[in-house]
Amino acid sequence: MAPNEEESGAGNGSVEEKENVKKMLRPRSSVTTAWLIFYNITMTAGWLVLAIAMARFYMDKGTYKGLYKSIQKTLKFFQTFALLEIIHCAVGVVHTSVLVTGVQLSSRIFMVWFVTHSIKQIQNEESVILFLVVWTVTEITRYSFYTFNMLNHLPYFIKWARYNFFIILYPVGVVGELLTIYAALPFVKRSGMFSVRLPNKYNVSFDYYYFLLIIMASYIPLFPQLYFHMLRQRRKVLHGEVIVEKDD
Ligand SMILES: CCCCCCCCCCCCC[C@@H](O)CC(=O)SCCNC(=O)CCNC(=O)[C@H](O)C(C)(C)COP(=O)(O)OP(=O)(O)OC[C@H]1O[C@@H](n2cnc3c(N)ncnc32)[C@H](O)[C@@H]1OP(=O)(O)O
Repeated sequence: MAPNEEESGAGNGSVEEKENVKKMLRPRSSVTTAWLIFYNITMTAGWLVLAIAMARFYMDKGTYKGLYKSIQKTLKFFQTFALLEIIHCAVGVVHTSVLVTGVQLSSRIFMVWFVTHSIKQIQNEESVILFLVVWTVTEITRYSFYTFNMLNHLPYFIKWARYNFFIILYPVGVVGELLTIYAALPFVKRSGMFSVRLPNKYNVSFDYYYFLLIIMASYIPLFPQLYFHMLRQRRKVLHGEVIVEKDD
């Protein structure tokens, strides 16, 4: 999928553009390719298992109450396993932004472990189901895209879905996450969880309630960076534009 030097027009470009083209042209070793194919198939299967488990729960029970509890182990395993993607970027196994991937993964890990796992009172909120469904559709699409792309048999629908679904699903997922954090605020304020009060021997205080408010506010500058990154990737993949990304 990556353009070659002629297609990219970077042959006579700046040193940075040539570096980017070299990065794109650098072939992966067979071991790396095998690992990525295994990783992407595993992640596709894991999120498919999650999707089937959620659908079966709802069809059996007729409600989403208790759904999160029934799938939380699978969700925690596969969302935490995705942390490997920061290593993939950092060591150059995949050519994408470490920063963008890191921000994306930190929001998912934070939501899974420091909100829905830690504050059980909000696990049946509609907003949890909203972001769970959105994450699941997105990740099945994303990992199957990577898998088929690496096998050089990429159905156009998968490519189209990979670079169009996010246009709606990204903001919807953000709304689900923000509503979930907002629903957790009263429980955090009442319990004082994860907080450190003064006086103490370290003379340091930390209030998880205000930390959650800061996290919610951080979506304002950070989410657009991710969204514009995906729009740039979309232009590159669907419209053949050559995007020279700053090395993050
Ligand atoms: C301490 C508390 C911290 C709290 C932080 C708070 C932050 C708040 C702001 C963040 C908000 C995020 C909210 C978010 O969680 C909501 C949702 O996710 S809702 C669901 C919708 N979401 C999406 O659609 C985004 C899904 N995520 C992604 O797409 C990726 O994670 C992302 C990093 C965002 C983009 O991926 P990438 O940069 O990799 O783009 P591409 O897929 O186009 O890939 C680029 C090239 O790399 C190759 N690649 C990447 N990974 C692989 C792989 N596993 N196997 C093979 N190849 C891979 C890909 O093929 C591309 O190659 P090429 O350029 O040659 O085509």
